[in-house]
Amino acid sequence: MNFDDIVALDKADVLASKRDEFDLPANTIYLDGNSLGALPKSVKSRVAQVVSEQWGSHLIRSWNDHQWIDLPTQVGEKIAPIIGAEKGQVICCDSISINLFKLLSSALILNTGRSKVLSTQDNFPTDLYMVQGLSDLLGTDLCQLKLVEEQYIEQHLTDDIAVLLLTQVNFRTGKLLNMQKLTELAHKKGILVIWDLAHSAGALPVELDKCNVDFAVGCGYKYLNGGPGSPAFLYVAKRHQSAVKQPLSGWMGHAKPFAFDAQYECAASINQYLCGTPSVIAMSALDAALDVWESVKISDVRAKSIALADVFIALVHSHASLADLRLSSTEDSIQRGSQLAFSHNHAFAICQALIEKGVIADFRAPNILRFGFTPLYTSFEDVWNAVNTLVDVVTTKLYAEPRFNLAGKVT
Ligand SMILES: Cc1ncc(COP(=O)(O)O)c(C=O)c1O
Ligand SMILES: Nc1c(O)cccc1C(=O)C[C@H](N)C(=O)O
Repeated sequence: MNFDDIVALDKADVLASKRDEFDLPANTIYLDGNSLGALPKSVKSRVAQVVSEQWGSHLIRSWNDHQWIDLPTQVGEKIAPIIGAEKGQVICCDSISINLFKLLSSALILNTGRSKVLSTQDNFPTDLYMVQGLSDLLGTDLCQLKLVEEQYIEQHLTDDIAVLLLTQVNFRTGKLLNMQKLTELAHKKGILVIWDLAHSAGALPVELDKCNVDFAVGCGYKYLNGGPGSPAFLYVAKRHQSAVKQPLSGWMGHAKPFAFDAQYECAASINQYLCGTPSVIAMSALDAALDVWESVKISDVRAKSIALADVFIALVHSHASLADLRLSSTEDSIQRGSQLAFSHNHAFAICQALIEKGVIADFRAPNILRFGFTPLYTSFEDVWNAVNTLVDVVTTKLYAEPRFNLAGKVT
């Protein structure tokens, strides 16, 4: 592969024009949108308007006049088509961690008589911590965490499990789990399934309705580009909505919040998963960020994501100097999300050296160098330049300079 091939790939890219909708810093190649998405230009103007006009001038009247009160629903409905959900099942609120608490509780209440929550050893820690917290609160008779290695999930789907809690794309390796198959197998054993879409919403086609998923959560700050601390979302399948309950019974989840009744009565819709006042500025930012998706086909996003990662792998393999970088993600693009993980003894220091040279990737303990591909704004030329910088860092042993020491300290 040579530079002409890269130019041809960028020329043929149907998403190429989307890059202009983002405010990307000069002299930077951003390969960390899988952790924090880049800034859409539409967000800058929307946030400025919300702050100065809606809040500054219009003050409290904006709850109605600028529909602040409808933001959780409005943003949820914008996310719904990206994750394969029909209307009335997705709402934007809180963080993944808090939403997991609500959904885990709902699922355990629905599946009374069973207490085990099955998850994977290498799931993102907050998912496991939330089960542990709930278990401490309820006692192990009602909630008990059981962990297995990713490759053994199927054989642990037994009829004493209440809930299967999985992250669709592993945050470290990028391994993509088969949502359709695992959901179906779990249901055969009477297990309810919660999917964490943190690394899949906006990265690849997700079909929650088609896969008959029960519950899901995801965040706004990665591939949806809502900004740091952007609110999360949750999904509850329509078929469960009349039966479910959740314990964070704040007033925004009340059937009539502005009746100010002393007695809680939950909303008869997905709105019952709201708790307190929505963070209007942050949610407005996410709302504006989602407009970028209007004309985008998620199948184009997936095709480009796979192509970017495959080109990255091919270029790494073509440089003998990068032989010590071991691909920890699978080579099989169908089983990967939109990121690649490479292990290297000096992964931390290499990552720091790359960042110094304007290539932003990230490091995950103990020895993983992660590169995320965000097809809306990553070009093939970015990939070419990033690998060349990597070659430069490794061949000049820039990473071995004392300021990048292995204890993780910049000296
Ligand atoms: C799979 C997964 N779940 C959850 C989170 C974080 O959740 P929260 O929104 O509560 O910070 C992350 C990353 O931050 C993640 O990668
Ligand atoms: N959510 C994050 C945050 O609030 C601060 C710093 C990093 C993050 C992350 O997104 C971590 C991320 N889930 C990961 O996969 O590494």
